[in-house]
Amino acid sequence: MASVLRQAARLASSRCLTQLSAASSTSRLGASSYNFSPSSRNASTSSTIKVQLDSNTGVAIMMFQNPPVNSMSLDFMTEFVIAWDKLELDKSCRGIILTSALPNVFSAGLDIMDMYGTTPEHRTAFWKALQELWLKVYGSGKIVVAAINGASPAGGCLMALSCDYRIMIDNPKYKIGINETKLGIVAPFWFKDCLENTVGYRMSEMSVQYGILYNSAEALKIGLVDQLVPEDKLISTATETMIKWFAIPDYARQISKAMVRKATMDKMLAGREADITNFVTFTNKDSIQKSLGMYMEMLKGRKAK
Ligand SMILES: CC/C=C\C/C=C\C/C=C\C=C\CC(=O)SCCNC(=O)CCNC(=O)[C@H](O)C(C)(C)COP(=O)(O)OP(=O)(O)OC[C@H]1O[C@@H](n2cnc3c(N)ncnc32)[C@H](O)[C@@H]1OP(=O)(O)O
Repeated sequence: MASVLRQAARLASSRCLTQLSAASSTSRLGASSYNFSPSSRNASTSSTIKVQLDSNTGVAIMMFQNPPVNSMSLDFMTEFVIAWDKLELDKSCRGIILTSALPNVFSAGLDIMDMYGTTPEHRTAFWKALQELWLKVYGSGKIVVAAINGASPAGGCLMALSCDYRIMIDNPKYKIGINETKLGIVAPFWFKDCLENTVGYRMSEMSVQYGILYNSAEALKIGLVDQLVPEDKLISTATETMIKWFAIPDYARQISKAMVRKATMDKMLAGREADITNFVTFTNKDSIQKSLGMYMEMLKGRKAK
């Protein structure tokens, strides 16, 4: 145990949990002192990411607004990371809620147009940006809650899986899961690891092969999400949940989080270059380009019907 703690402390001082010692303080706010008055809100906005930070409560809400479906394009992920870094450096921010500013979709996952018909150089930058985003969210010392207000396939599901807690709108039309095989592509190992860490080995074995998208009730049943709420209660529940987490002393919680996530983080950090090469080589294949093209056609054709 002592060596685990030493390791966790080393991790804490590494780039993965950059906020650990700096931002840590014991719980400054209990639920009773929660005040969400508009005057206490800071707003910062890029074209695709909207951030509202309530410095009284320490809760930031990061909203995706990349119409039509919040696909994770290179530009979107770059703006995400810039906004994320600002919050990480802000000591008044203790927790971040991720949600969508668009109706019916949390995120459609990776932007297929960034993978289809693009150069290897472009796809290298694209994949690096995705790795960077994931390392920041998964490795954050802050509390991160996903408020899932719509469809959340593939990369959208990964984003939710990287959070500490997932709350989804109780609506069977919203689906979440790692559906890559349905597109004729393969989810990378770290997507699979995040799923497995959350729903267990057998469920992920079935899930990644079939490319299953679960509706909200099914997602709750297998533990892919933690809670379902009516649409009008999503943000208030996410905020209240966050305030409850704030009651745990930051330092102890952050070290514990680092211990639990260390193996998954380390695997990615050690395999980062190989993962980029795999992605670029894989998406260079004619057969994969063909699958991606057919999938885009299918999406567009579906709309035309
Ligand atoms: C050996 C292995 C080694 C390494 C690993 C290698 C490779 C791994 C590679 C990739 C991993 C990828 C992970 C991903 O995230 S892939 C993306 C998966 N996403 C999906 O399957 C979602 C597709 N979209 C939908 O299902 C729906 O759009 C919806 C449910 C999200 C929303 O439905 P709506 O009815 O509201 O909207 P639509 O009419 O369907 O769409 C509107 C508009 O948006 C376009 N679009 C949708 N999704 C995407 C997307 N992901 N990327 C780009 N564009 C998208 C859609 O075509 C419509 O466009 P038009 O308005 O018609 O122009």
